[in-house]
Amino acid sequence: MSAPLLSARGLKIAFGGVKAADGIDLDIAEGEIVAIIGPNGAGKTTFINMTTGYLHPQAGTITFDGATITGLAPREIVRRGIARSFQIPQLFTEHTVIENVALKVAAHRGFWHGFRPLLDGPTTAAAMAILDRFGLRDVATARATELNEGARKLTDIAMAMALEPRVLLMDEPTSGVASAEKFAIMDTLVAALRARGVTAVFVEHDMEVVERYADRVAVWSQGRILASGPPAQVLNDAAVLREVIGVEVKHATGPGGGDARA
Ligand SMILES: Nc1ncnc2c1ncn2[C@@H]1O[C@H](COP(=O)(O)OP(=O)(O)OP(=O)(O)O)[C@@H](O)[C@H]1O
Repeated sequence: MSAPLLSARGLKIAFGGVKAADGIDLDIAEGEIVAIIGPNGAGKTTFINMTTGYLHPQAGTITFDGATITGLAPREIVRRGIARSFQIPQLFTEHTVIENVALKVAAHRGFWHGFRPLLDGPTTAAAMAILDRFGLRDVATARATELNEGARKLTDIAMAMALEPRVLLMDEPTSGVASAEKFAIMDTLVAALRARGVTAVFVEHDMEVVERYADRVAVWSQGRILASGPPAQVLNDAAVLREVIGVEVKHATGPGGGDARA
């Protein structure tokens, strides 16, 4: 691979006796879409938290575009071009969808001076263009509390995209979303990422989603990366199946084969 855009080397962090990262090495190329899979508690969210400055690793380095970002504050990491979305969407619930996105547009462009001038012409136009890309125009004036989970997730991701990142990290973009809606959400999301050449990393528990949308999958297990490669290869690896899919099937599928998490 040419020089990676994002690179982690020897990342370690422990909480008490729990090694949530125990020597994470990962290189991500510009434009790649990488899925992170692994059992509950493997350290997937911890990796996102360390990369976005919410947690500081106890050892190791993270490099973005050739510069070390380890230990920087979340705000500075966003400024440099890395944004994130959350497992539980972080929306301003009393505000509308367009206001939520406009707030990020304004903050990113330095337009924001309190909430009043938020919906000025240029900010509204920029926010609406983002809503269009995410298929959210129809709910632009809905309050965040009125949205279904799929629209809530997309709004959270649209807010992160308003920061015009080069890298977007997403924690379970389809969790809590009805099975039938997952692919539609991922189609919209991946099209928006590809259109801008945004590099993406997403934590995912649904193997169909991983197979369909990830260029590469990295498998987390007890704070380490067990395997990394194309989904077709990794998802057929016996050690991966035992460690991840076995756990996932037990965890995610009820006796009738339905998706208990949806
Ligand atoms: N801030 C924290 N303080 C204490 N323990 C933490 C903290 N963050 C993570 N942990 C612990 O580190 C381990 C890894 O957590 P993490 O959330 O990264 O796992 P995960 O792979 O994302 O799991 P899941 O799939 O359930 O979201 C867990 O045992 C968790 O309880």
